[in-house]
Amino acid sequence: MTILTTEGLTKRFPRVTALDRLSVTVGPGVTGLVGANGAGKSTLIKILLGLVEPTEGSGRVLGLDFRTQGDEIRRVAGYMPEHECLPPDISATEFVVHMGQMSGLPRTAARERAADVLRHVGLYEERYRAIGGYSTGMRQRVKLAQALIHDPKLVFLDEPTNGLDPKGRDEMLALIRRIGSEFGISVLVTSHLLGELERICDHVIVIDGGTLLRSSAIGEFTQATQSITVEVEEGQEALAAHLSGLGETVTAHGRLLAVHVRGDQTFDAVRDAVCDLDLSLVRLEQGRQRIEDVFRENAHV
Ligand SMILES: Nc1ncnc2c1ncn2[C@@H]1O[C@H](COP(=O)(O)OP(=O)(O)OP(=O)(O)O)[C@@H](O)[C@H]1O
Repeated sequence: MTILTTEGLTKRFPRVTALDRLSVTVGPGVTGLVGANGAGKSTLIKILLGLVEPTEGSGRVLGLDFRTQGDEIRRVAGYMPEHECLPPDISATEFVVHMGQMSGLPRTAARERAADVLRHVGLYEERYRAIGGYSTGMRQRVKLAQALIHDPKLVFLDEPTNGLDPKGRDEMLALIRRIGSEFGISVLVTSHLLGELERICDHVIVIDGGTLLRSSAIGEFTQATQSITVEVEEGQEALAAHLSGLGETVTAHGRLLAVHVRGDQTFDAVRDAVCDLDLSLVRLEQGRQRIEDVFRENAHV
């Protein structure tokens, strides 16, 4: 089943090409859209919602043509925009009810739904307080709630973890996973960090400069992350040389060493090398593929 597709999608602004012949297909579940700032993520979402016209190319969202059926798409899809867009003087309930009515729900139904979605996003207790007094995490939850108010089949979440502290980020990611798994809503979520999306996504699409770098099931990304990151206080070069001498593949990234994992013996080799060389170990952790690594890999292709 296909949730959305684009075919040769291009968006040129006067000074920059935000999307360059982008062809992607997204299936059900949670899909991550990853790219550095300016990669074209927000522009893609706005085109998919029928809010921005593409220069060239075509595509469909839930079977609807985004060039001509934006209204219908917005009826069945929710949108959590990246930037702050909340009125400070009214409560979360008032705002979310209003957004529900804007989506065509009668007032009573909108009130009931608003109570439900605010409970789901963890804002039930605070729902009558003015949004202006909310923390960043709470404001992100209000934005998420309004995206869900009309019971959409699909939601677009643009950088939902922006500005959140680590705890807030974890909670937001768990919430997004639940939207996908418990409520059966398909999710397209953007981030500039592949690492945080790989925890919650079924599929990841990586774009750079408006072009597709990679589109794969999450398992294929994590397979590629078989490396451990090692940091020592001093003696990094000696450690790298020692491990290379043992046949390990070591790459230096500034103060960090990435060691390719061949098997359990790699962990033993690092531990023994640190001990033999009498070094102070600061960090030894399972490597996580970063978006730069994906870029670097593709540069070699
Ligand atoms: N309305 C616009 N007019 C001119 N240029 C634009 C407009 N919207 C976006 N751009 C440019 O298009 C490129 C892609 O922007 P876009 O916002 O889609 O990227 P992004 O991946 O969402 O990054 P970010 O997370 O920083 O928003 C950028 O160079 C941006 O400056």
